[in-house]
Amino acid sequence: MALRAVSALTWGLGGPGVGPLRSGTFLRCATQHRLEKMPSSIGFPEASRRPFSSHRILVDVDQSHGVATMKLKNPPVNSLSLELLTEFVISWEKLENDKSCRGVILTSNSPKIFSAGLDITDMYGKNAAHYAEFWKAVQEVWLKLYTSNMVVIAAINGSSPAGGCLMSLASDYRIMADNPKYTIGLNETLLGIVAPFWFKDNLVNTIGNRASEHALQRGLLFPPADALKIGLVDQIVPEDKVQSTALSVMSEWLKIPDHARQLTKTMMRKPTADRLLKQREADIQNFVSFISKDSIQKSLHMYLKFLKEREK
Ligand SMILES: CCCCCCCCCCC/C=C/C(=O)SCCNC(=O)CCNC(=O)[C@H](O)C(C)(C)COP(=O)(O)OP(=O)(O)OC[C@H]1O[C@@H](n2cnc3c(N)ncnc32)[C@H](O)[C@@H]1OP(=O)(O)O
Repeated sequence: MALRAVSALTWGLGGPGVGPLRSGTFLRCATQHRLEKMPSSIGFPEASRRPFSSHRILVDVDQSHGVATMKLKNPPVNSLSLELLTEFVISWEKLENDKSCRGVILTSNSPKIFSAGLDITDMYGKNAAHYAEFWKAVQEVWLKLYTSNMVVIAAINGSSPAGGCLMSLASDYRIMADNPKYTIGLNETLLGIVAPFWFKDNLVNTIGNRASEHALQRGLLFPPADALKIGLVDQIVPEDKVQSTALSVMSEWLKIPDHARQLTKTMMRKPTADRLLKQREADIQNFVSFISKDSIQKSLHMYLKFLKEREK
């Protein structure tokens, strides 16, 4: 198996914004329309579309089908900066509160990069208060995605290292562009940092313990075909079919009655989400003290330098 690495080195029912069952779920489900036919592109008729956007997040809601497409837009590499994460949470809450929205396709506005992961500049050379705020936002985005009532499909249209991979892992289904130049994986160890327990839990739940041990320790980044083999993604398709495949997979998922699917998702994911929720503050303090260490700051500095100087 060809492995590539960049070398160089709420649940709690009622909890704000992360509860798995929004009030009225059962009532709404009983009257919900089934999705019989989905358009093959995002060219929805104007009347049924409701786009909204912020600086770094573009959202297009197809109200007649109940599906939103959310695009990350943070050039040049869609890094998950504090600003992007904050805007993500605001947009996500808007979708969660939109009764017509049952599913979200998460993708990137950039053609080659789904997301370069957490913005390293938010973890380097800042003060403890900044690190704490940043990490809280990372936790919040993961909790929102992982515990969402909506069907979440990641349309991975480019490379997806570290935090980008985490966002995909938190989705219900992953479709990746079949281009061997793209990679996906939790490569934290290559930066001299450590994926926290909840990144690890999400990976183990997806690809199993042994494959996770191997992938995490070596910081492996998998090309699409290998990611498919180990179950890190569910499907690989030609680059120009990622969005249309996501729409047709979504239509299949939305045939399942919402209440049954949501309760099943809760049953599967609640223990993992609860583990973070129970020690959220301690996890923030762990992050702050880990990332503030001189040795870790030095590793991040070296990695940023490597990224800037490497041959393209
Ligand atoms: C005991 C346990 C305690 C645990 C406590 C917690 C510990 C901390 C846990 C932290 C978890 C971290 C998760 C992460 O997500 S870290 C980020 C990891 N990401 C990467 O390694 C990806 C790096 N980037 C790339 O590989 C490439 O950029 C990419 C393939 C995405 C695109 O390549 P391309 O050639 O198109 O673009 P460039 O490399 O030229 O990049 C353009 C500019 O963007 C800058 N860049 C890239 N990635 C990042 C990033 N993640 N953050 C910030 N900036 C980034 C890059 O430097 C270039 O900048 P310049 O234009 O200035 O040169």
